[in-house]
Amino acid sequence: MSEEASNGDHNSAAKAPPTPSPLRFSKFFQSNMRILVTGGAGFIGSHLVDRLMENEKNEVIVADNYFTGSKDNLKKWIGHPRFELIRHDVTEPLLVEVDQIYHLACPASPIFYKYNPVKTIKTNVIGTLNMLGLAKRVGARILLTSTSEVYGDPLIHPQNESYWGNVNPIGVRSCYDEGKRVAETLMFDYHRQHGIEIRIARIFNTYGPRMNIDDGRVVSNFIAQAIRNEPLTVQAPGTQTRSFCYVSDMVDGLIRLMEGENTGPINIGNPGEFTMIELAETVKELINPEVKIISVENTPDDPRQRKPDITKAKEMLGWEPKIKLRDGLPLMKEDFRQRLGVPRKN
Ligand SMILES: O=C(O)[C@H]1O[C@H](OP(=O)(O)OP(=O)(O)OC[C@H]2O[C@@H](n3ccc(=O)[nH]c3=O)[C@H](O)[C@@H]2O)[C@H](O)[C@@H](O)[C@@H]1O
Repeated sequence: MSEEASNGDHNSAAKAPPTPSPLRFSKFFQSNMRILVTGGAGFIGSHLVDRLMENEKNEVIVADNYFTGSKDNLKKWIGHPRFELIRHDVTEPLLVEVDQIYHLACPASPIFYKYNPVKTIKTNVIGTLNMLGLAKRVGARILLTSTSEVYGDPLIHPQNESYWGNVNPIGVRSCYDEGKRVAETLMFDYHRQHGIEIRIARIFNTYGPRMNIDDGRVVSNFIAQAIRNEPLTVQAPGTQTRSFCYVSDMVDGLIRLMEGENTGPINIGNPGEFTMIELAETVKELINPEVKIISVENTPDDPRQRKPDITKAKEMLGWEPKIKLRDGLPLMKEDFRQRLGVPRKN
């Protein structure tokens, strides 16, 4: 049905030209909520953008420098009237009129964040300062994606939000984990000093389609290795544990946190805990039973165990993950197979 017909104004051509009603145009040109997503071209960011764009009331602006993100992750939105993509590095100030800021920008894979550690800490510290400055200026609510890495190599298990962590301040991972700790401090200082509305999510290991194939993280490594029929590289000792959250659950948690009343920090992760040997065996079973599993050298300061206590997320956000590891891993197979250019076997 056309716009005119839906207005029921069939005789309008004979009268004075109708003044466009703001209501009619609002459907196309105005949104109820303008949202900035920094790092929106990345793995979690692009899934978040997909979910935000599903709501017709949202207009989404992505700022990304494409260091680890890719336009490919957003290709279905490019050209959409409610979507805008800006090449921007958050270490430089940004001025846009927005109501909410999801601040995700920062390389999250150890290989990438250790590649240029000075840049990583600048991204966390100066980048977060810039986004807080923007939030202050335009009165936006801001959500920081912090990390389970703020707990370091944890001395309590599972980790709840009141644990202050066990982080090496001068280690090779410090650019990331200390960077995120300072980012959290900045968030609370702006909140206390300037009344900024803040939300802090502590994200635990997340997996799903669109992870960078060669970013070195364990799930993407194992899936890519299984599809290429290369040995799965378990870093010694292999008894270290992680808890893996499927990306759709993660995005759901982030949106609930942003829309809720609690500042956080709140752990968002899946409490199912696996050793890296168990993960390798599960990938072998589900993706390629022919593949070998080998032990390789580890990197310094690798946390020995990690598992979120999600009591707070359950109580404050009514959130808990729905997708089990065994159900989530096969959902990555097709995406990785296509990007690796490996033909289907059957
Ligand atoms: O994936 C994530 O969400 C997290 O990834 C990293 O944290 P990390 O837990 O060290 O992630 P991985 O690099 O995936 O390593 C997980 C475990 O797998 C092991 N690993 C990694 C790669 C590999 O090929 N084989 C392997 O056994 C590592 O030794 C480590 O014990 C980042 O530091 C976090 O900020 C980020 O949230």
